[in-house]
Amino acid sequence: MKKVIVLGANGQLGKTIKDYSPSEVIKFHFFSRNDLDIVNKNSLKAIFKDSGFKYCINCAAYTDVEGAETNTEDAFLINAEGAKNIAEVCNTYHVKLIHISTDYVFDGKKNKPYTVTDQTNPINQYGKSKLQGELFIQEQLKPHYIIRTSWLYSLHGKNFLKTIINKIEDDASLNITTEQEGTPTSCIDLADFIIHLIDKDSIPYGIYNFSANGNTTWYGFAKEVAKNYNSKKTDSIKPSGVFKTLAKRPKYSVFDLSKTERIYKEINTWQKSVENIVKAYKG
Ligand SMILES: NC(=O)C1=CN([C@@H]2O[C@H](COP(=O)(O)OP(=O)(O)OC[C@H]3O[C@@H](n4cnc5c(N)ncnc54)[C@H](OP(=O)(O)O)[C@@H]3O)[C@@H](O)[C@H]2O)C=CC1
Ligand SMILES: Cc1cn([C@H]2C[C@H](O)[C@@H](COP(=O)(O)OP(=O)(O)O[C@H]3O[C@@H](C)C(=O)[C@@H](O)[C@H]3O)O2)c(=O)[nH]c1=O
Repeated sequence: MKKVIVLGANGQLGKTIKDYSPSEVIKFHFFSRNDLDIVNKNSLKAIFKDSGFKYCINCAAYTDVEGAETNTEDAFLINAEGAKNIAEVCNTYHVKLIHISTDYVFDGKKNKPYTVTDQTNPINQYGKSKLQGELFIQEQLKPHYIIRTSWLYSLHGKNFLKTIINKIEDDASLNITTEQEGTPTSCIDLADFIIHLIDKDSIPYGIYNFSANGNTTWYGFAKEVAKNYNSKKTDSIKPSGVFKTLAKRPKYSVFDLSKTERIYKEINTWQKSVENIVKAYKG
Protein backbone atom coordinates (compact mmCIF):
# COMPACT_ATOMS: atom_id res chain seq x y z
CA MET A 1 0.00 0.00 0.00
CA LYS A 2 1.28 3.47 -0.93
CA LYS A 3 0.51 6.06 1.73
CA VAL A 4 -0.68 9.32 0.16
CA ILE A 5 -1.47 12.58 1.95
CA VAL A 6 -4.06 14.90 0.39
CA LEU A 7 -3.89 18.57 1.45
CA GLY A 8 -6.81 20.96 1.02
CA ALA A 9 -9.06 17.91 1.19
CA ASN A 10 -12.30 19.88 1.61
CA GLY A 11 -12.00 21.67 -1.73
CA GLN A 12 -13.71 20.37 -4.87
CA LEU A 13 -10.70 18.45 -6.13
CA GLY A 14 -9.88 17.04 -2.68
CA LYS A 15 -13.45 15.85 -2.25
CA THR A 16 -13.48 14.29 -5.72
CA ILE A 17 -10.33 12.31 -4.84
CA LYS A 18 -12.11 11.21 -1.67
CA ASP A 19 -15.00 9.91 -3.81
CA TYR A 20 -12.43 7.75 -5.62
CA SER A 21 -10.96 6.05 -2.58
CA PRO A 22 -10.62 3.46 -1.14
CA SER A 23 -8.15 2.02 -3.58
CA GLU A 24 -6.56 -1.38 -3.25
CA VAL A 25 -3.06 -0.02 -3.70
CA ILE A 26 -3.26 3.49 -2.27
CA LYS A 27 -4.09 4.46 1.31
CA PHE A 28 -5.21 8.09 1.32
CA HIS A 29 -4.91 10.37 4.34
CA PHE A 30 -7.08 13.46 3.94
CA PHE A 31 -6.29 16.76 5.65
CA SER A 32 -8.59 19.77 5.39
CA ARG A 33 -7.46 23.31 6.15
CA ASN A 34 -8.70 22.86 9.72
CA ASP A 35 -6.61 19.73 10.14
CA LEU A 36 -3.46 21.14 8.55
CA ASP A 37 -2.73 24.69 7.42
CA ILE A 38 -0.05 24.66 4.68
CA VAL A 39 1.14 28.10 5.76
CA ASN A 40 2.25 26.61 9.07
CA LYS A 41 5.51 24.79 8.36
CA ASN A 42 5.82 23.33 11.85
CA SER A 43 2.41 21.68 11.58
CA LEU A 44 3.40 20.24 8.21
CA LYS A 45 6.65 18.88 9.67
CA ALA A 46 4.82 17.30 12.60
CA ILE A 47 2.43 15.45 10.27
CA PHE A 48 5.07 14.41 7.70
CA LYS A 49 7.71 13.26 10.21
CA ASP A 50 7.75 9.46 10.55
CA SER A 51 4.57 9.29 8.45
CA GLY A 52 5.79 7.02 5.70
CA PHE A 53 3.92 9.08 3.07
CA LYS A 54 5.09 8.22 -0.41
CA TYR A 55 3.17 10.98 -2.22
CA CYS A 56 1.60 14.30 -1.30
CA ILE A 57 -1.25 15.69 -3.43
CA ASN A 58 -1.56 19.41 -2.87
CA CYS A 59 -5.13 20.53 -3.57
CA ALA A 60 -4.89 23.43 -1.09
CA ALA A 61 -4.98 26.87 -2.66
CA TYR A 62 -6.40 30.36 -2.58
CA THR A 63 -8.72 30.10 -5.61
CA ASP A 64 -10.80 33.30 -5.47
CA VAL A 65 -9.51 35.01 -8.62
CA GLU A 66 -11.40 38.25 -7.93
CA GLY A 67 -10.50 38.22 -4.21
CA ALA A 68 -6.79 37.81 -4.99
CA GLU A 69 -6.73 41.30 -6.53
CA THR A 70 -7.40 42.86 -3.11
CA ASN A 71 -6.31 40.06 -0.73
CA THR A 72 -3.06 39.65 -2.62
CA GLU A 73 -1.03 38.94 0.50
CA ASP A 74 -3.25 35.97 1.41
CA ALA A 75 -3.10 34.62 -2.13
CA PHE A 76 0.72 34.68 -2.09
CA LEU A 77 0.91 33.31 1.45
CA ILE A 78 -1.13 30.25 0.48
CA ASN A 79 -0.29 29.72 -3.20
CA ALA A 80 3.39 30.61 -3.06
CA GLU A 81 4.69 30.31 0.55
CA GLY A 82 2.36 27.39 1.27
CA ALA A 83 3.61 25.53 -1.81
CA LYS A 84 7.20 26.27 -0.76
CA ASN A 85 6.57 24.88 2.74
CA ILE A 86 5.13 21.70 1.27
CA ALA A 87 8.08 21.30 -1.11
CA GLU A 88 10.52 21.72 1.78
CA VAL A 89 8.88 19.09 3.98
CA CYS A 90 8.51 16.74 1.02
CA ASN A 91 12.23 17.15 0.42
CA THR A 92 13.10 16.50 4.08
CA TYR A 93 10.90 13.43 4.41
CA HIS A 94 11.39 12.01 0.87
CA VAL A 95 7.81 12.44 -0.29
CA LYS A 96 6.95 12.93 -3.98
CA LEU A 97 4.77 15.96 -4.61
CA ILE A 98 1.83 16.26 -6.99
CA HIS A 99 0.94 19.93 -7.12
CA ILE A 100 -1.95 21.51 -9.02
CA SER A 101 -1.44 24.71 -10.98
CA THR A 102 -3.44 26.70 -13.48
CA ASP A 103 -3.86 27.98 -17.04
CA TYR A 104 -3.86 31.48 -15.46
CA VAL A 105 -0.02 31.39 -15.39
CA PHE A 106 -0.30 32.44 -19.06
CA ASP A 107 -1.18 35.85 -20.49
CA GLY A 108 -3.43 34.36 -23.18
CA LYS A 109 -1.76 36.14 -26.07
CA LYS A 110 -1.10 32.91 -27.95
CA ASN A 111 -3.56 31.57 -30.49
CA LYS A 112 -2.55 27.95 -30.47
CA PRO A 113 -2.44 25.51 -27.54
CA TYR A 114 0.06 26.17 -24.74
CA THR A 115 2.77 23.57 -24.31
CA VAL A 116 4.55 22.89 -21.01
CA THR A 117 7.60 24.83 -22.19
CA ASP A 118 5.77 27.99 -23.29
CA GLN A 119 6.68 31.24 -21.59
CA THR A 120 4.52 32.05 -18.55
CA ASN A 121 3.34 35.61 -17.93
CA PRO A 122 0.40 35.81 -15.53
CA ILE A 123 -1.87 38.86 -15.80
CA ASN A 124 -3.68 38.64 -12.46
CA GLN A 125 -2.62 38.20 -8.83
CA TYR A 126 -3.99 34.67 -8.54
CA GLY A 127 -1.94 33.62 -11.58
CA LYS A 128 1.15 35.38 -10.24
CA SER A 129 0.85 33.68 -6.86
CA LYS A 130 0.35 30.26 -8.49
CA LEU A 131 3.37 30.77 -10.75
CA GLN A 132 5.50 31.72 -7.72
CA GLY A 133 4.36 28.47 -6.09
CA GLU A 134 5.50 26.50 -9.15
CA LEU A 135 8.90 28.21 -9.11
CA PHE A 136 9.43 27.52 -5.41
CA ILE A 137 8.62 23.84 -5.92
CA GLN A 138 11.02 23.56 -8.86
CA GLU A 139 13.76 25.14 -6.73
CA GLN A 140 13.18 23.01 -3.62
CA LEU A 141 12.27 19.54 -4.77
CA LYS A 142 13.25 17.24 -7.61
CA PRO A 143 10.53 14.57 -7.33
CA HIS A 144 7.57 16.74 -8.28
CA TYR A 145 4.72 16.78 -10.76
CA ILE A 146 3.17 20.17 -11.48
CA ILE A 147 -0.16 19.65 -13.19
CA ARG A 148 -1.54 22.73 -14.90
CA THR A 149 -5.28 22.47 -15.32
CA SER A 150 -8.14 24.78 -16.25
CA TRP A 151 -11.76 25.68 -15.54
CA LEU A 152 -12.36 22.91 -12.97
CA TYR A 153 -15.85 21.78 -12.08
CA SER A 154 -17.36 18.97 -10.03
CA LEU A 155 -20.37 18.07 -7.92
CA HIS A 156 -18.63 19.64 -4.92
CA GLY A 157 -18.05 23.15 -3.68
CA LYS A 158 -18.41 26.27 -5.77
CA ASN A 159 -17.74 26.17 -9.49
CA PHE A 160 -19.02 27.63 -12.75
CA LEU A 161 -21.06 24.55 -13.73
CA LYS A 162 -22.94 24.59 -10.42
CA THR A 163 -23.44 28.38 -10.67
CA ILE A 164 -25.10 27.90 -14.07
CA ILE A 165 -27.32 25.06 -12.82
CA ASN A 166 -28.41 27.15 -9.82
CA LYS A 167 -29.22 30.12 -12.06
CA ILE A 168 -31.24 27.86 -14.39
CA GLU A 169 -33.13 26.57 -11.35
CA ASP A 170 -33.87 30.19 -10.35
CA ASP A 171 -35.11 30.93 -13.86
CA ALA A 172 -32.53 33.69 -14.14
CA SER A 173 -31.42 35.06 -17.47
CA LEU A 174 -27.65 34.97 -17.90
CA ASN A 175 -25.15 36.97 -19.87
CA ILE A 176 -21.96 34.98 -20.26
CA THR A 177 -18.71 36.17 -21.72
CA THR A 178 -17.47 35.01 -25.10
CA GLU A 179 -14.14 36.79 -24.50
CA GLN A 180 -12.18 33.84 -23.08
CA GLU A 181 -11.32 30.63 -24.86
CA GLY A 182 -10.23 27.64 -22.81
CA THR A 183 -11.26 24.16 -21.69
CA PRO A 184 -13.59 23.11 -18.89
CA THR A 185 -12.13 20.18 -16.93
CA SER A 186 -13.95 17.69 -14.73
CA CYS A 187 -12.33 17.04 -11.35
CA ILE A 188 -13.18 13.37 -11.92
CA ASP A 189 -10.97 13.24 -15.01
CA LEU A 190 -8.18 15.09 -13.20
CA ALA A 191 -8.42 12.79 -10.16
CA ASP A 192 -8.08 9.80 -12.47
CA PHE A 193 -4.91 11.28 -14.00
CA ILE A 194 -3.42 12.00 -10.55
CA ILE A 195 -4.09 8.43 -9.47
CA HIS A 196 -2.51 7.19 -12.69
CA LEU A 197 0.73 9.03 -11.81
CA ILE A 198 0.79 7.37 -8.39
CA ASP A 199 -0.15 3.92 -9.70
CA LYS A 200 2.56 3.96 -12.36
CA ASP A 201 5.13 5.39 -9.96
CA SER A 202 7.68 5.75 -12.75
CA ILE A 203 6.50 8.67 -14.87
CA PRO A 204 9.17 11.35 -15.43
CA TYR A 205 8.86 14.33 -13.10
CA GLY A 206 8.01 17.81 -14.38
CA ILE A 207 5.15 19.89 -15.67
CA TYR A 208 2.08 18.29 -17.27
CA ASN A 209 -0.95 19.98 -18.81
CA PHE A 210 -4.27 18.44 -17.96
CA SER A 211 -7.67 19.46 -19.31
CA ALA A 212 -10.39 17.80 -21.33
CA ASN A 213 -9.99 17.72 -25.10
CA GLY A 214 -11.30 20.54 -27.24
CA ASN A 215 -12.05 24.14 -26.37
CA THR A 216 -14.84 26.61 -25.94
CA THR A 217 -15.76 29.89 -24.28
CA TRP A 218 -17.44 30.33 -20.88
CA TYR A 219 -20.59 31.06 -22.92
CA GLY A 220 -20.18 27.76 -24.82
CA PHE A 221 -19.60 25.95 -21.54
CA ALA A 222 -22.75 27.45 -19.98
CA LYS A 223 -24.83 26.56 -23.06
CA GLU A 224 -23.61 22.96 -22.91
CA VAL A 225 -24.50 22.72 -19.21
CA ALA A 226 -28.00 24.06 -19.95
CA LYS A 227 -28.43 21.71 -22.93
CA ASN A 228 -27.68 18.71 -20.70
CA TYR A 229 -29.52 19.93 -17.62
CA ASN A 230 -32.72 21.28 -19.15
CA SER A 231 -32.71 21.84 -22.89
CA LYS A 232 -35.75 24.15 -22.63
CA LYS A 233 -33.59 26.66 -20.76
CA THR A 234 -30.73 27.09 -23.24
CA ASP A 235 -32.29 30.34 -24.56
CA SER A 236 -31.91 31.98 -21.14
CA ILE A 237 -28.14 32.00 -21.70
CA LYS A 238 -26.99 34.91 -23.80
CA PRO A 239 -23.54 35.70 -25.18
CA SER A 240 -21.93 38.80 -23.79
CA GLY A 241 -18.88 40.65 -25.06
CA VAL A 242 -17.98 42.13 -21.73
CA PHE A 243 -18.51 40.85 -18.21
CA LYS A 244 -16.88 43.36 -15.90
CA THR A 245 -14.45 41.84 -13.44
CA LEU A 246 -11.67 43.11 -11.20
CA ALA A 247 -9.10 40.57 -12.36
CA LYS A 248 -7.89 40.34 -15.94
CA ARG A 249 -8.18 36.86 -17.38
CA PRO A 250 -6.24 35.29 -20.27
CA LYS A 251 -8.17 35.53 -23.55
CA TYR A 252 -6.85 32.16 -24.65
CA SER A 253 -5.64 29.34 -22.40
CA VAL A 254 -6.12 26.10 -24.29
CA PHE A 255 -3.54 23.40 -23.47
CA ASP A 256 -1.49 21.20 -25.74
CA LEU A 257 -2.11 17.75 -24.21
CA SER A 258 0.37 15.73 -26.28
CA LYS A 259 2.93 15.21 -23.47
CA THR A 260 0.18 14.08 -21.09
CA GLU A 261 -1.54 11.76 -23.56
CA ARG A 262 1.81 10.06 -24.27
CA ILE A 263 2.06 8.84 -20.65
CA TYR A 264 -1.69 8.47 -20.00
CA LYS A 265 -4.45 7.85 -22.53
CA GLU A 266 -6.65 9.88 -24.83
CA ILE A 267 -8.64 12.26 -22.65
CA ASN A 268 -12.44 12.76 -22.93
CA THR A 269 -13.83 15.68 -24.86
CA TRP A 270 -15.08 18.47 -22.60
CA GLN A 271 -18.63 17.90 -23.90
CA LYS A 272 -18.56 14.22 -22.86
CA SER A 273 -17.34 15.06 -19.36
CA VAL A 274 -19.96 17.80 -18.92
CA GLU A 275 -22.62 15.32 -20.00
CA ASN A 276 -21.35 12.79 -17.42
CA ILE A 277 -21.31 15.23 -14.54
CA VAL A 278 -24.72 16.74 -15.28
CA LYS A 279 -26.11 13.20 -15.44
CA ALA A 280 -24.56 12.49 -12.03
CA TYR A 281 -25.92 15.79 -10.69
CA LYS A 282 -29.43 14.91 -11.77
CA GLY A 283 -28.98 11.50 -10.15
N1 LIG B 1 -11.13 25.84 -9.50
C1 LIG B 1 -10.59 25.94 -10.72
O1 LIG B 1 -11.27 26.28 -11.69
C2 LIG B 1 -9.15 25.63 -10.92
C3 LIG B 1 -8.33 25.28 -9.87
N2 LIG B 1 -6.99 25.04 -10.10
C4 LIG B 1 -6.13 24.61 -9.00
O2 LIG B 1 -6.57 23.33 -8.60
C5 LIG B 1 -6.37 23.14 -7.20
C6 LIG B 1 -7.66 22.68 -6.56
O3 LIG B 1 -8.63 23.69 -6.76
P1 LIG B 1 -10.14 23.54 -6.24
O4 LIG B 1 -10.36 22.21 -5.63
O5 LIG B 1 -11.01 24.02 -7.34
O6 LIG B 1 -10.13 24.65 -5.12
P2 LIG B 1 -11.13 24.88 -3.89
O7 LIG B 1 -11.16 26.34 -3.66
O8 LIG B 1 -12.39 24.12 -4.10
O9 LIG B 1 -10.33 24.16 -2.71
C7 LIG B 1 -9.16 24.67 -2.18
C8 LIG B 1 -9.07 24.15 -0.77
O10 LIG B 1 -7.85 24.64 -0.20
C9 LIG B 1 -8.12 24.96 1.14
N3 LIG B 1 -7.11 25.88 1.68
C10 LIG B 1 -7.02 27.22 1.50
N4 LIG B 1 -6.00 27.72 2.21
C11 LIG B 1 -5.43 26.67 2.85
C12 LIG B 1 -4.35 26.54 3.75
N5 LIG B 1 -3.65 27.60 4.14
N6 LIG B 1 -4.04 25.31 4.23
C13 LIG B 1 -4.76 24.23 3.85
N7 LIG B 1 -5.81 24.29 3.02
C14 LIG B 1 -6.13 25.49 2.51
C15 LIG B 1 -9.50 25.58 1.12
O11 LIG B 1 -10.05 25.58 2.40
P3 LIG B 1 -11.16 26.68 2.81
O12 LIG B 1 -12.27 26.51 1.83
O13 LIG B 1 -11.48 26.30 4.20
O14 LIG B 1 -10.47 28.00 2.66
C16 LIG B 1 -10.21 24.64 0.15
O15 LIG B 1 -10.80 23.57 0.83
C17 LIG B 1 -5.83 24.48 -6.70
O16 LIG B 1 -4.44 24.41 -6.65
C18 LIG B 1 -6.24 25.47 -7.77
O17 LIG B 1 -5.36 26.58 -7.83
C19 LIG B 1 -6.44 25.11 -11.35
C20 LIG B 1 -7.21 25.45 -12.42
C21 LIG B 1 -8.64 25.67 -12.31
C1 LIG C 1 -21.08 34.25 -13.13
C2 LIG C 1 -20.67 34.81 -14.48
C3 LIG C 1 -19.35 34.81 -14.87
N1 LIG C 1 -19.00 35.31 -16.08
C4 LIG C 1 -17.58 35.27 -16.52
C5 LIG C 1 -16.54 35.80 -15.54
C6 LIG C 1 -15.32 35.04 -15.94
O1 LIG C 1 -14.68 35.71 -17.04
C7 LIG C 1 -15.86 33.72 -16.42
C8 LIG C 1 -15.75 32.60 -15.40
O2 LIG C 1 -16.14 33.05 -14.16
P1 LIG C 1 -15.59 32.40 -12.80
O3 LIG C 1 -15.58 33.48 -11.79
O4 LIG C 1 -16.36 31.17 -12.53
O5 LIG C 1 -14.16 31.94 -13.26
P2 LIG C 1 -12.68 32.18 -12.77
O6 LIG C 1 -12.66 32.51 -11.35
O7 LIG C 1 -11.97 33.06 -13.70
O8 LIG C 1 -12.19 30.68 -12.99
C9 LIG C 1 -10.84 30.38 -12.85
O9 LIG C 1 -10.64 29.89 -11.54
C10 LIG C 1 -9.28 29.67 -11.24
C11 LIG C 1 -9.21 29.13 -9.82
C12 LIG C 1 -8.54 28.93 -12.26
O10 LIG C 1 -7.47 28.40 -11.99
C13 LIG C 1 -8.96 29.05 -13.70
O11 LIG C 1 -8.59 27.91 -14.47
C14 LIG C 1 -10.43 29.33 -13.87
O12 LIG C 1 -11.22 28.17 -13.67
O13 LIG C 1 -17.25 33.93 -16.73
C15 LIG C 1 -19.93 35.82 -16.97
O14 LIG C 1 -19.60 36.25 -18.09
N2 LIG C 1 -21.25 35.84 -16.59
C16 LIG C 1 -21.66 35.36 -15.36
O15 LIG C 1 -22.89 35.42 -15.04
